[in-house]
Amino acid sequence: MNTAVVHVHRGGPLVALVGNPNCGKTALFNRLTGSRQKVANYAGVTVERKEGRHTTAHGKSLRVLDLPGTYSLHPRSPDERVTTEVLQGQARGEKRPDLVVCVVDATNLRRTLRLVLGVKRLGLRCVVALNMTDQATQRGLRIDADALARALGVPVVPTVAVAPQGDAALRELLAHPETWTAPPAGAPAPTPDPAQHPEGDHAAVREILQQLNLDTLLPHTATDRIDAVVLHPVAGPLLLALVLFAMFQAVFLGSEAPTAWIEAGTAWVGEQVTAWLPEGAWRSLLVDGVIAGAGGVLAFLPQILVLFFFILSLEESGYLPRAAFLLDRMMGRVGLSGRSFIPLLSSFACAIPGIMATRSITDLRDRRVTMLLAPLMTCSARLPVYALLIGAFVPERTLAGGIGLRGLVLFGLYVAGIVGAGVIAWLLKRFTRAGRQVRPLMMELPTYHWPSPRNLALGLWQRATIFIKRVGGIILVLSIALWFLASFPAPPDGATGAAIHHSLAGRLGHAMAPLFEPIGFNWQICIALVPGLAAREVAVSALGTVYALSATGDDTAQALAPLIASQWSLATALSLLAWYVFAPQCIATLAALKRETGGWRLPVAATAGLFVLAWCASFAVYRLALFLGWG
Ligand SMILES: Nc1nc2c(ncn2[C@@H]2O[C@H](COP(=O)(O)OP(=O)(O)OP(=O)(O)O)[C@@H](O)[C@H]2O)c(=O)[nH]1
Ligand SMILES: [Mg+2]
Repeated sequence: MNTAVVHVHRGGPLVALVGNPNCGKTALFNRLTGSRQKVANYAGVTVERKEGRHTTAHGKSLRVLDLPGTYSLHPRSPDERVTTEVLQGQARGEKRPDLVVCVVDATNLRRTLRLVLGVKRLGLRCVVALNMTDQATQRGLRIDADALARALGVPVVPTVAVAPQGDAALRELLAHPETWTAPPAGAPAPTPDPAQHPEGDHAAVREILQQLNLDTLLPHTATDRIDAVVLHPVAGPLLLALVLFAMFQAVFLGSEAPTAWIEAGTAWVGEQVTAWLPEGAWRSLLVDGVIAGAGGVLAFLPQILVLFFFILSLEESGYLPRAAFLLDRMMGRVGLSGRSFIPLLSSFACAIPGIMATRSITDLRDRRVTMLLAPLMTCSARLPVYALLIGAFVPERTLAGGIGLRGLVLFGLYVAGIVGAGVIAWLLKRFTRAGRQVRPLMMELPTYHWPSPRNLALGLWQRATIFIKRVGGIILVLSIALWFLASFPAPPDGATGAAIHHSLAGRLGHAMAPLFEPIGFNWQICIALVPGLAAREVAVSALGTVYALSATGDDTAQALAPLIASQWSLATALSLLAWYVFAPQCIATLAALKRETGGWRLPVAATAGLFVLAWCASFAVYRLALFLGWG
């Protein structure tokens, strides 16, 4: 039978949002299409093409594309390439846009108008959304949109992408039939001829700004005053250390009460189920598999939310690129540039968006090294593992100056990951030729603004849903699968001790034990390591299930933390923490590495290297702890 592939472009005219990084394209896209794509106050947030639908006031349905920001039509990094390909009609499975909405930052016309001239020259029909007009007005800039429209030869509408109704003028324009029927302004040309135009564009922009009386530099703003402190060579780094330190203190202090409520809630549900159901496989599955497993992970939701509250606030305020600037010198010493900072910081949420964010890195070597290091940043899925072990082994004590010991240990674990990444980066710099080049950091410092409470709340809500979906999805499935593996086959008649020893999982744990015995792991930990590769948090739920099933008849059920505190030595706990600082990333991260590098070399090398590193780190920590008498 013959088969044929037919490419069909989904219906409706195609509108593409194009502009410099951080000018508000995604915020505008969300408003037009009702989407919830990530918006943050730094360049390079959007790194791939996103699609949504907008219905005009006249009921016409439009396809809208949000694109990565770009400074010019000559792509220098993979994310910029996405945008140019779409504009030139070279993107796979996508037609050329019927209309380009050039989003320009009204507070920075000098730079952004050049891109408009470039897009016009491509022969695409285009309109300009003069965004951030609220900030321009606040800073005393008066921009005459009509005069700008005449000078550019395209319609110009003011927008405020972050205000309700802030996109009204653009909606109106999109609903107007003339927008679609008017011939594209400027002479059509299939491809831009970059070499001939930059100088000309520069002069044209200067002339337009002169015409509009906008060619004077803006006076000092609040941003400059804040930067005097934030970028100060001494105060700056101190402030950065303080911010990060406060973040980890807050993870424990700010989440105590809600964590206790969730724990009490899951314990109560467990008791009810135990009381209702007769003893048997069903009760064990629900109590030992689902409630002790997946339910145990749920208790870490408050800590994850506190962490994200900090991350989201930092992202929205505009502080992140400053932190990158402060760390550029330090990162330079290990062969990285400040460019890698934001991808690495994103990896604290999850390594996958971190790896994606490297698309904004121009240099291929820098990009590869950053991808390799991203999994060493402690992702939020590791937080439950850390929090469980810290909760079980580190006493709740306040040190001098009101510093909580648990928060301090957590901070130390994050730092250990960062230091490990630094050492690896340094080794790569030392032993690869490309690593010795010096690359200057070119990065835009956006205007500061207060994170909007609504956006923060939305961001936290999204995070909570992602986490709860994970608990109800992959974590639940793996918990149930582990319960089966740890319950069957049943022990032979007359066997003594817990049934789990005879099960498949039990046998696997015992088989793995010799490899991990030198680093202090018992067979129960060995079992938990395996599903922990699929999703980190599962290590916690797996320990919950394994220990619940390890209990023999007369043991009473116990919460996991006090249980492991009584059964493991401090040396074992520290060794397991060291393991999780370095152990290979979850399978989804490996898949992302493969996708982004287009091959298996990097993911396989990373996995093997990290396994060896994790084992050695755990060995060193375990032996040191035994030496100190913590065995
Ligand atoms: N005051 C004000 N802030 C805005 C406006 N539009 C966007 N912002 C803020 O500007 C920042 C950047 O917005 P994004 O929508 O992420 O910008 P983007 O153009 O998609 O950026 P990239 O994806 O990095 O290219 C965010 O902090 C927004 O909240 C506006 O009209 N007024
Ligand atoms: Mg964006």
